[in-house]
Amino acid sequence: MTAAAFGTSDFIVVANRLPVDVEKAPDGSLTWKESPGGLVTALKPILSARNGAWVGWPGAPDVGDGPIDGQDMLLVPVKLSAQEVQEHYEGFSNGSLWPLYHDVIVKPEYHREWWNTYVEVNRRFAEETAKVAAEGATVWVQDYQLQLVPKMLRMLRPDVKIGFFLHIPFPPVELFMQMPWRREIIEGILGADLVGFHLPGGAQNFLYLASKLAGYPTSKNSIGVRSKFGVVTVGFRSVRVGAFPISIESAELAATAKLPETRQRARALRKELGNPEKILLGVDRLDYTKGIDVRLRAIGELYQEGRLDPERHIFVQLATPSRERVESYKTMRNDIELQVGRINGNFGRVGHPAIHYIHRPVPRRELLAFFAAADVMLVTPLRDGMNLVAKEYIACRNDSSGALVLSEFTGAAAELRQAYQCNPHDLEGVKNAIDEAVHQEPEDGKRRIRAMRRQVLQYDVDRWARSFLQTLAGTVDETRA
Ligand SMILES: Nc1ncnc2c1ncn2[C@@H]1O[C@H](COP(=O)(O)OP(=O)(O)O)[C@@H](O)[C@H]1O
Ligand SMILES: O=P(O)(O)OC[C@H]1O[C@H](O[C@H]2O[C@H](CO)[C@@H](O)[C@H](O)[C@H]2O)[C@H](O)[C@@H](O)[C@@H]1O
Repeated sequence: MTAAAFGTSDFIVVANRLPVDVEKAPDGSLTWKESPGGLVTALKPILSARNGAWVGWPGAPDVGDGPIDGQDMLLVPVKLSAQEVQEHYEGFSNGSLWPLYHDVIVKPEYHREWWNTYVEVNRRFAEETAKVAAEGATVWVQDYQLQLVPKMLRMLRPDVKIGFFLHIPFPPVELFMQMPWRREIIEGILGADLVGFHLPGGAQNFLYLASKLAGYPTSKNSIGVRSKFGVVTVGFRSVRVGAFPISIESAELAATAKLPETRQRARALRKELGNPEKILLGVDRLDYTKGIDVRLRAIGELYQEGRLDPERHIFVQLATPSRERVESYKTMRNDIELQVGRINGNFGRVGHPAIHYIHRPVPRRELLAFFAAADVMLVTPLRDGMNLVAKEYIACRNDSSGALVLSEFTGAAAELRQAYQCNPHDLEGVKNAIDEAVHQEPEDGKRRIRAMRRQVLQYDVDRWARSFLQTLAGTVDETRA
C-alpha cells in the first residue's frame, strides 16, 4: 500500500455496531437511535473525548455508504446485506459464539455457511478500517463478532498498532475445543499487539489455547504464573495478553443521579408504583444469559412462602429487546412473559401488580431515576462478561442507601465484593440473598454500598481505556523495526 492510500484517522474503534442504529423509513428517510448494550455505553465517551473514528454496522440491512460526520466522531458504516446480518450477526456471532462463550447455556449451532459469512464480514471490516486509518494509527478492535479482524488488518496495514478487547467471557479449553474453526479464531486474534479480557481467568484461558492451537511457542513465563500479564510469541512478534476490567462514567452518573429533577422523578416513580416499602429492580437486555428467569422464580417463591409481601415489595423489570430474530431469544421471551403473568395472576390485584414488566429501552435519565428509586437491585446472570448495570446502580446511590444482589458469575463480582453475592444455579441461595438484601440493617447496607462506591468511582471507564491504550502504546513490534 502506498502512502497516498492512507486515511486520516489516528484513533479508530472497530465494533460490530455503530454507537447509533439507523432506521430506514419506507420513504427512504433515516432516523438514528442509541444502540443497545454495555459496549456502546462504555466506548462512546472514550471515542468522543479523542475525536476518533468508529467503524461499524449501522444496525439495519442495506444502510450506509461512506463516512458520516457524527457530533464528536467520524462514523464509518460497514454496509451489510440482510443475508450477511442473518449469517454473521444472528448466526455465527449469536448462534455459535455467544452461547459457546457463555458456558453453553443454550446449545451452540455450528454451520459452515455462517462461518463463511463471518470470515467475509470480518474481511469487510478490516478493509474499511484499512481505508480510514492514518499511517501508524491506533486501531482498537472490539469483541467476538470481529475476532478475525486483527490478523486481516495486520496483513493490509502492517504499520498500525492493533488492540483487541473481548467483552464477553473467554471459555476454558474444554468448551472452546467444540469450535470447528478454533485455530482460525485464535490466529485471528493473535494479529493484535495487545489482547484484553475483563478477568485474568479469560486471559489465562486464551494464553493456554494460543499455545495449544496456534502452534506458536509461548514464552516460558507467560502461562501458569500469577502475573497479571502474559505474552504469546508469534514468530518474531510478541502479543501481550492481559486483564482490563471495563467500567462506567461513574462521576457523571453520580452527578446526574444527584440532580433535583432526577430525585424528583425517583420520588414520582415510587408514588406511581403505589408507595411500596421496597422497590426491587432488574435492568437487562432480554438475554438468556442474564438470569431474568432465575430472579422471577426466586421472587415468586418468596411471595409464596411469605418471605416477601406483594403488597409491600414490588419488583420492576426493565428489559430491552435484543436479538429478536434468534430462536433461543424468542423462546426465552415467551418463558419470561409467562412467568410474569403467572406471578401477577397469583399475587397481584386490580391496579396493583406485584411485577411491573417493561419490554422496551427507557431513556437514560429515566433509567437513572429508576436506579435512584430502587431499594434492591437484582443482577443474577448465569454468566456475564462484566455487567455494567451493577456498577451503574452503585454509582447512582449517592446517599449510600440500597442493596445489590449480584451473581458470582459476572465479571463485576470480582470487584463488587460487598454485594449480596449468590450462585444463580442455586435457587435457595438466590432467594436467601434477596431476602437478606430486602431485610438488611440500614447501617450494614450503607457500609456495603460505601465500599462498592469507592471502587466504582475510582475505577471508571476512562481509567479502563487509558490503562488498555497505554499498555498498547508500550508494545513493541520487532518486525516493524
Ligand atoms: N431497559 C433498558 N433501558 C435502557 N438502557 C438499558 C436497559 N437495559 C440495559 N440498559 C443499558 O445497557 C447497558 C447494558 O450493559 P451490560 O450490563 O454491560 O450488559 P450487555 O452489554 O450484555 O447488555 C447498560 O449501560 C444499561 O444501563
Ligand atoms: O449488539 P447487541 O447484539 O445488541 O448486544 C449488545 C452488546 O452486548 C454485549 O455486551 C458485553 O459488553 C459489556 C461491556 O463490556 C459487558 O459488560 C457485558 O457483560 C457483555 O455482555 C456484547 O459483548 C456487545 O458486543 C454488544 O454490543
